[in-house]
Amino acid sequence: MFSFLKKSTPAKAEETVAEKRSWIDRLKAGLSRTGNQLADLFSRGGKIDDDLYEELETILITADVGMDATNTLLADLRRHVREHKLVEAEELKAGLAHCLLKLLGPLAVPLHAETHKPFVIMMVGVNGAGKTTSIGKLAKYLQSQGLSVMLAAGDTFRAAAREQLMTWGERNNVTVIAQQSGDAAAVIYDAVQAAQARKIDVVLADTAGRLTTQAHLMEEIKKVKRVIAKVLPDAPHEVLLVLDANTGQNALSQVKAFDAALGVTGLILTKLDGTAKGGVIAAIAKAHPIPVRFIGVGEGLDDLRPFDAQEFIDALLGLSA
Ligand SMILES: Nc1nc2c(ncn2[C@@H]2O[C@H](COP(=O)(O)OP(=O)(O)OP(=O)(O)O)[C@@H](O)[C@H]2O)c(=O)[nH]1
Repeated sequence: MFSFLKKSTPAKAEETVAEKRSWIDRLKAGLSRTGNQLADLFSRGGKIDDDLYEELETILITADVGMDATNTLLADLRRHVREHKLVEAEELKAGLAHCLLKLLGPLAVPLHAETHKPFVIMMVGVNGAGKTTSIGKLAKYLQSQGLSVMLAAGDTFRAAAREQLMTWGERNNVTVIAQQSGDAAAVIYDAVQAAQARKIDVVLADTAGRLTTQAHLMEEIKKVKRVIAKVLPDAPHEVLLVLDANTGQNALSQVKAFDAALGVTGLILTKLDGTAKGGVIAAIAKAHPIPVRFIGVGEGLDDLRPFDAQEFIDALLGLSA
């Protein structure tokens, strides 16, 4: 085993107005594909009628919201329109924001990593979803909350993954526990023990990407989870599934399969800065709700934040200032 780098230096960070602005702008830009379609629809003028609902239905479905959540949203919206006696197409925007908040609001449950020490977070997901990158960003975020962090290089399949994690460790000035060879369970086991000994607050454990159809790899990750519990009985305290927002409806199958195998406690939705349509979050809220702990809008250290449903909806609908 070798560990890398020094102690983390916790410090509460204050966010500047400019940082907040830049985050919202990136989120808005990422969601602009869907946002522009909705803006066109609502600003066209005219009355609320069946044609308008039909066009809205098409936009929601093409935005990865899926049939089920689209039906729920539209039924709720129709009820809202009746109750509030809305007439003009432009009034529908605030109505949709209201219904989206009802659907997405319950997903916005923040992660509380201070409830155990060390608090062990196991990152899982398909290949390339953004696990390792999210660990880097999460390390920075947790440090900004005053918590000390240690990383475990549990992705022992991909040769470059360990080096990638080392680089993130270096950037964040945190220790990375890794092994030249060996299995993920052993690396993470060592990391949890080291964190206990060094009184570290949070262990972020990387794991190799895998498809949910690869039965032997799904068995392997279940074993990793069991082994973690051997060193610390109630660990891992959080199983975070990382989802690439661009995978659309397929993200929902990933949620179901990883949850069945591991008991997923939280989600990270990455790459919302790309061509993501954003609607999959509504599909998850309807079909298989699990808290969305964080969303990612880029590859930089500051590009990950706790999920805020209101902020997300405002960015999507162009309601933010
Ligand atoms: N644009 C953008 N790119 C991202 C984001 N998060 C991750 N990426 C990029 O996605 C690619 C894959 O990220 P990794 O962190 O290596 O993914 P992984 O899940 O660890 O991959 P495996 O180890 O192969 O399973 C990298 O090029 C990242 O820079 C994001 O929020 N936005």
